[in-house]
This record gives sequence, structure tokens and C-alpha cells, in this order.
Amino acid sequence: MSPVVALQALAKANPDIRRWVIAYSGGLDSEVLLSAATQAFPVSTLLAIHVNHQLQENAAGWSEHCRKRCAELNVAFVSVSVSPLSSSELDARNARYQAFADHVYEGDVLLMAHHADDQAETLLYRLVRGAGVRGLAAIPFERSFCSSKIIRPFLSMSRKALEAWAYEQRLTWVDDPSNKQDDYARNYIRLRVLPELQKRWPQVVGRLAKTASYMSEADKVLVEVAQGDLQTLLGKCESIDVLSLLRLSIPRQHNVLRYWVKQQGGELDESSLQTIRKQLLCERPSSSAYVQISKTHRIGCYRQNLFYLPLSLPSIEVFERQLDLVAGTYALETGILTVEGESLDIGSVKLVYRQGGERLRPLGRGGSVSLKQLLQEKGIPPWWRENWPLLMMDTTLVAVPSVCFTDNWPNECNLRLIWHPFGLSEEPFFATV
Ligand SMILES: Nc1ncnc2c1ncn2[C@@H]1O[C@H](COP(=O)(O)OP(=O)(O)OP(=O)(O)O)[C@@H](O)[C@H]1O
Repeated sequence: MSPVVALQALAKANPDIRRWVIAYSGGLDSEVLLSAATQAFPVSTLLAIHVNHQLQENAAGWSEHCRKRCAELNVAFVSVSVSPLSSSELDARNARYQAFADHVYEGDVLLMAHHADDQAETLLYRLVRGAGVRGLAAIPFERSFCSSKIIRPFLSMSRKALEAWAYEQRLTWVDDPSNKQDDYARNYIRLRVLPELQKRWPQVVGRLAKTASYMSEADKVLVEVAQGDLQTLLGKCESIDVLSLLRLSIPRQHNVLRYWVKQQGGELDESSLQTIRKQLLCERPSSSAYVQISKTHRIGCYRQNLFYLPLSLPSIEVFERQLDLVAGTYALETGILTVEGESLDIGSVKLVYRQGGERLRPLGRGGSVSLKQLLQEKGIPPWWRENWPLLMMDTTLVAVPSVCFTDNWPNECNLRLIWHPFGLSEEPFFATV
């Protein structure tokens, strides 16, 4: 298939796209992408973005080349200069994708010129790093990106085929000298490993690309299985019910745990998974058992439920806040207090954090009870209990949001007090008072 035909097929499959944004480095692959795009789409629907990483001496010259080429073709063009944190591949990539994100809107598609050789290199690189199925799916043909999507129309075409088309069309392009340095991992595979494999197996690039697409299918199946499993396991506050989890086969347990963490923006590596098995999926995990899974998050277990939590919840030494009890939402250091119902004409109240050891007489219950017991009765996990707010009138405890009013509460009012601790991604599951 020629590059133009590949893009025409794309246009047919995506009739609603308003703008095709071309990631245009000025190298061979994206030069082919740009030129083929001018033959496949109306030029007025194209925008080329060039990202200048400012890492190479002649970077400004490349930008200029790209600008001129777009002017020749009448294609709208932006050049974005970025300053990656370092010269590492990863930092350059992050800066590049951020630049793309700033220029791609809903209704656009970002086209990138990755091809089958890129796919084969990525697969080999991930293999040597011990990736799982998701990693071995390598580069996706299509994926969502901000409010739009990225499509790589040349993913099943070889670099050779693109090069042949470029010569046929008499295109010119810039050569990045860093592509020749084999100290970058990907370059090492491209320059040293793939050529050796190709000598013995000339079709290896296409075959590796095939393997990546099998892995991509397998990954989709794993995601579907995880989604089904998660539906049956999910409890309050996105927690996972351990006893039901343990009824699944071990590979399915791992699959659903990885998926659950990913859904919440995290990543679960093999060693964290094993630690979770040992410490949290046992018969009697300690009530304060946590497993740290990243620099920012941990998994906690309470009453046979797993919770995905920020690493540290803010801890406040002394806290006192005067509050007029009118309906509304109050953002505090450790969570959000919502007051619903009629406003109270009792002057202001004071909010203080729980210190520990408090006793109170819950309204309508009779008798005194410790606050700790009440919080436990509500099934509130220990990490959220630490900073629970209390409502005081002068020095008298009158209410514990989401838990109870005390018999000192002026009970002519009709209020609901809801405490939503920091780190909860949804409405708290505690009853309101
Ligand atoms: N400086 C750049 N400006 C605009 N687009 C770029 C730039 N560098 C790369 N691209 C786009 O990304 C495609 C792949 O480039 P390259 O193979 O160098 O990136 P990669 O690092 O391997 O891939 P990825 O961007 O997925 O990490 C190019 O064909 C081009 O479409």
C-alpha cells in the first residue's frame, strides 16, 4: 500500500475529523507523512507541528527547513521550542508530547509517522526489559490523546517502503545525527541488533510487527476480563473485596489488580504485586497494613477491602476554624465538609480535629461512648479516622460530621453534615448525619 492510499483509507474511516495535525520532525518518515497528506487531504485541513528540542547544534536549521517546506506546500505550520529537563530520550519525549498536547484539540487527529521498523525496535526493546503483554503490544495504531487521538497510519509499512516512496517523489529531508549514536537503547537495537536478525531472517521486521499486533489483541482480552472481574469485586470507595478476589485464579487476581490501579492513574509493578500478595491478601492482614506501590501511592487494607490511597494524608498538628453553619461546601486541610439543609442561627461553631480519647453522648442513643468506637462502627478505615473533624460550641462537642450529633446539639435544626476526606475519589460511603 502506498502512503497516500493509507491516508485516503484513514480519511474514509474518519469522516468527522476537522483537522489533521502532522507531527513533523523533518526526518524521512514525517516528510513522507506530510507530503502524502497533501495528496490525500484538502491542504486547508492540515497543520504541521515541529518540536524543536534545542538539543542539537543545527536544531534551528531543521525548524527553518520545516517552515520552508510547509510554506512550499501551503500547509499551516507551527514550530514549538521546548526545553527538556535533560538530554535523555524520555525527557525529550515528554517535552514533545506536551507540545503536541498544547496544539491538538477536540475534532483533531494527531498523525505520527511511526512505521513497522519502529514497531519491531520497540518490541525488542521491551522484550529485553522483561515487559508483559501490555508492553509487548508496543506502539498502538490508534490511541486517545487529550481530547483527541493519535493515529499512526504507517505502522505496518516498512521504513524501506517509505524511503522508496520518498525517492520516487524526490523528497528531501533532514538527517538527525543522534540516530547514529548507538548509546541510546533504541538506536542500539536499530543499528546493531535488527540488522543481524535481518541477515538470518529477512522478514523479521514484519513478523515482529505482527507479534506486537497479536499482543495488542491479547491485551484487549485481558482488559475485558479485568473489567468484568472488577465489576464483581468493586465495593465502597472503589475498594476491592479481598475475599471475592481470592476466589479468582491467581493470574486473574493479578490482572484485575493491575487494571484497578491503572484505572486510578497508577502502575503496579511485579514486586509490589508480590508484596501485596504476602501482606494484604493473607487471611488476617493487620488493620494498618499498607504496601507502598509508587512514590505517591500505597494500597491499604481494611476489613478485607483494598483501598488505593495517596501516600500521605495531610496531618495537621493544631487546627481550629470558626464556621458559620450555612449550607455550602467548606474545603479544609484534610478534606471537604458539606453542610446541607437549613442554616442555623446559633452563631458560629468551631471545627477542631480529633485528638484521640474523646467520649460523647450520641443524640438518640443514650449513654456515653468513645469516638473511636463510633468511627469503627461506621466502618471508617483508620487512615481517614486520624484527621476526623469535630464540631464544637465553645468547649462542648456538638457533632461529628458523617457520624452523629451529640445530645448537646440544639436539635431544632434540620441539617446534614458530610465529611469527605482527602484522597477519596468519590462520595464517602459513610452515612451522613
Ligand atoms: N521533533 C519532532 N517534532 C515533531 N514531530 C516529531 C518530532 N520527533 C518525532 N516526531 C514524530 O514522532 C514520530 C516518531 O519519531 P521517533 O521515532 O523519533 O520517536 P520515538 O521517540 O521513537 O517515538 P515516541 O514519540 O512514540 O516516543 C516521527 O515520525 C514524527 O511523526
